[in-house]
Amino acid sequence: MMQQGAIESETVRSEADEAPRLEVRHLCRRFDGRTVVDDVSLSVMPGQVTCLLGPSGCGKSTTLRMIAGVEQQDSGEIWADGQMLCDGRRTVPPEQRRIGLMFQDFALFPHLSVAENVAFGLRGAGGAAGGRVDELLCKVGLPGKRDAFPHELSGGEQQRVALARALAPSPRIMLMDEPFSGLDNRLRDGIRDETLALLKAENTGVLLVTHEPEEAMRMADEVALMRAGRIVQKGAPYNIYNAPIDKDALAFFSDINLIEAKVHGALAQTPFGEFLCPGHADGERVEIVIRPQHVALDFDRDGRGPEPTMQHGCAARGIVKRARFLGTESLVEFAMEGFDAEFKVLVGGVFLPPPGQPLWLTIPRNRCHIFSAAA
Ligand SMILES: Nc1ncnc2c1ncn2[C@@H]1O[C@H](COP(=O)(O)OP(=O)(O)OP(=O)(O)O)[C@@H](O)[C@H]1O
Repeated sequence: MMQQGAIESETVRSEADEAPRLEVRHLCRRFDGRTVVDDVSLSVMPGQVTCLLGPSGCGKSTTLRMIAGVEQQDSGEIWADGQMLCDGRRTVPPEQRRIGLMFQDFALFPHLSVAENVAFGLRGAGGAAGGRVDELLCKVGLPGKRDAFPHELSGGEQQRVALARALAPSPRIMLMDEPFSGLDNRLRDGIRDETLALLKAENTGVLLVTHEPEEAMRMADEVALMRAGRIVQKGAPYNIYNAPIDKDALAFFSDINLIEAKVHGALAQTPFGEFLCPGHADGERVEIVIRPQHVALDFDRDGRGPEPTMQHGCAARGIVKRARFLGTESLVEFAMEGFDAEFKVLVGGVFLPPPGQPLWLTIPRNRCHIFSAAA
């Protein structure tokens, strides 16, 4: 059983100024003998956004709940600004953690006005509350709505009130669990960017949970990719996207095309020519993976395709199965000739070849990823 109470002085680190806003070390949680959060470590610096990204059920919300203090870990430590919040024996109660929460279901109090909703987090602040409420309503762009009630506001406006309410007590850390998924697409981008700008201006450390790669790429300074309770890769969005740790990490961000091959003398022979496979042993099976937007297309010239090149290898012929316009690009699906594979190719703009048309596909070598095939 953990002891609730004040943090003892020896748990306050002297180098607090340089400390991350939030630091989680080796956090674990089991339910009914099943580990759902498995040795999770991450940190969030002041004014930075870390995104916990992963599929449904991988343990993101449980991690957030432990940091908020509403769920207790089985082991591991949680620190904020160099102060121990919980180490499995001692724990700071949720209301003393100075952690703000924003969830998809942001539930404003329907019987309270906008100003009263925002002031809710400031109870006990006395006369200072009024000034802070007005300041926050200005910051979120709703100065004229202080006396309105939630049902008189649009979804986007309600979201801004929820943000003002969460910011009211000046949390050092903001935990956000899919906070924008209830908003329609057009509203969402604007509100996301405004929210981030505000949180950064307040130097708040943000831990955002999402299962949407686009949201993580758009918002995060750092992405922590989570799978089955574990963080499998951490890094800047650009690095996570371009240097995925394995095929599943790559596939989490986009559709993929896959070629299986065996390595001989550091080379894998495929219908697209040879691929150099440095670091893979002789006889090892590999998976060569390429995203649909990186496959190059060329026209059929009486049964012939483009000449092989060093950068693109050989072309392989595919027969169009289906082509769809997606808005800014077109998705063309192929059945490959001569080997059992289907390929997807994304082409910018409108490109809608009819089913049955042959086209030649090539794979730029600098765009593909080579992984050991799963055993
Ligand atoms: N109180 C609980 N008792 C038992 N199992 C739980 C409890 N809370 C969560 N779980 C299980 O732990 C796993 C992780 O759940 P969690 O809500 O953390 O996942 P998530 O990644 O946030 O998913 P989602 O994106 O769908 O919200 C799930 O299998 C869930 O069923």
